[in-house]
Amino acid sequence: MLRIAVPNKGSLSEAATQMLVEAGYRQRRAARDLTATDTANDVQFFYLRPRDIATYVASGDLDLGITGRDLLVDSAAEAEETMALGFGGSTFRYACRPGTASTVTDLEGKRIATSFTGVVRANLAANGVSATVVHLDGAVENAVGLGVADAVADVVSTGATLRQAGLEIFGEPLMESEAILIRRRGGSSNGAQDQLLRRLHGVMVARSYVMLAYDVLAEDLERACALTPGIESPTISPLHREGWVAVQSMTERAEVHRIMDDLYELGARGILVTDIHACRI
Ligand SMILES: Nc1ncnc2c1ncn2[C@@H]1O[C@H](COP(=O)(O)OP(=O)(O)OP(=O)(O)O)[C@@H](O)[C@H]1O
Ligand SMILES: O=P(O)(O)OC[C@H]1O[C@H](OP(=O)(O)OP(=O)(O)O)[C@H](O)[C@@H]1O
Ligand SMILES: [Mg+2]
Repeated sequence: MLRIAVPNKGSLSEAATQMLVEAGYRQRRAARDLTATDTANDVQFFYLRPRDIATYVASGDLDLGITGRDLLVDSAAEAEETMALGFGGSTFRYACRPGTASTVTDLEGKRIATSFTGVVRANLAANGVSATVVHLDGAVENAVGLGVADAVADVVSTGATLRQAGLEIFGEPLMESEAILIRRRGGSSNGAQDQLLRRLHGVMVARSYVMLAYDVLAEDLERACALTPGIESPTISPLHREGWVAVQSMTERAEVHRIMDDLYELGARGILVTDIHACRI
C-alpha cells in the first residue's frame, strides 16, 4: 500500500486534501482523524504537521508527502521535490523597522528572528553575512517590537501581518515557495507512485485549462487553429451546414476570453467554454 503524508493543519492542509479528493482519493472524514485508508486505490494517508513531513519521507517510512518547498529546504532532510502543486504560494522575506536596513548586508552583527533557521542561515552564509539567528515557533513579527530581534525573516503572503507589526520588507526574497510533492532523495519511483503523480498532474491541468468549442468556416480553419492549437492538436468535425466545421481544443483558462474575442472577430460562432473535471494528458 502506498503511504502518503498530508498536512494536518495550517495554510496547506485544506487545499492539499481538496486536490487529493479531485484526484479521486478518499480523504479523512473529520479534521482530527490521523489517517485515512483508501482501499479502492490501495493508498493510506497520514495527516502530519507540514514541518515534519520531509522527515517522515526522508526516513523512508512514508513514500510521498505534500509540504511547502520552504519547509523542505529548511528541514535539510534527505527528500526531494518531485512536483510543484500550484497552490500555497508564498515568498520568504526579510523585514525590519522602516529605514533600519535595506539589503541583507545591513544584517551584519544583528539578530534575526525566524521559524526557518535553515533557510536564513543558508542565505546569510551565501551573502557572507555574520548574524545571530533567533529561533521562534511563530508570530515572529512581534519579535522586533518586543526587542528580541532587530529584524525578522518570515513567510509573506499578503504582507498584512508585517504591516500590522510596523515592519517593512527589504532586500531580495530568500525564496519563492508553494506546495510540492516530495519523495526520499534518490528513491526509485514505482507504478503506484507514478499513478498518483499522473492523477495530481491531471488535476493541475484540469484546473488551468478549459475545453473550448466553436464553429468556423472551413476556409478560416487554419487561422482559427493557430489561435487554439490545443495541447496535442485540435479536433475538427464536419458540420451539417455546408462549408463549416466544428473545432474542439483545450485552452489555457487565463487566456480564454482574449481567444474567444479573437475567434469571434475571425467569424467563429457558437463559441462555448466548459470546465474540465479530470484528465490524463
Ligand atoms: N499565508 C500563509 N501563511 C503562512 N504560510 C503560508 C501561507 N501561504 C502559504 N503558506 C505556506 O504554508 C506552509 C506553512 O505551513 P504551516 O502549517 O506552518 O502553516 P501556517 O498557516 O503557518 O499554520 P500554523 O498556524 O500551524 O503556523 C509554508 O510552506 C508556507 O510557505
Ligand atoms: O503576509 P500575510 O498574508 O499576512 O501572511 C503571512 C503570515 O502568515 C503566517 O503566520 P501564521 O498565521 O501561520 O502564524 P504563525 O506565525 O504563528 O505561524 C506567516 O508566518 C506570516 O506571519
Ligand atoms: Mg505559521
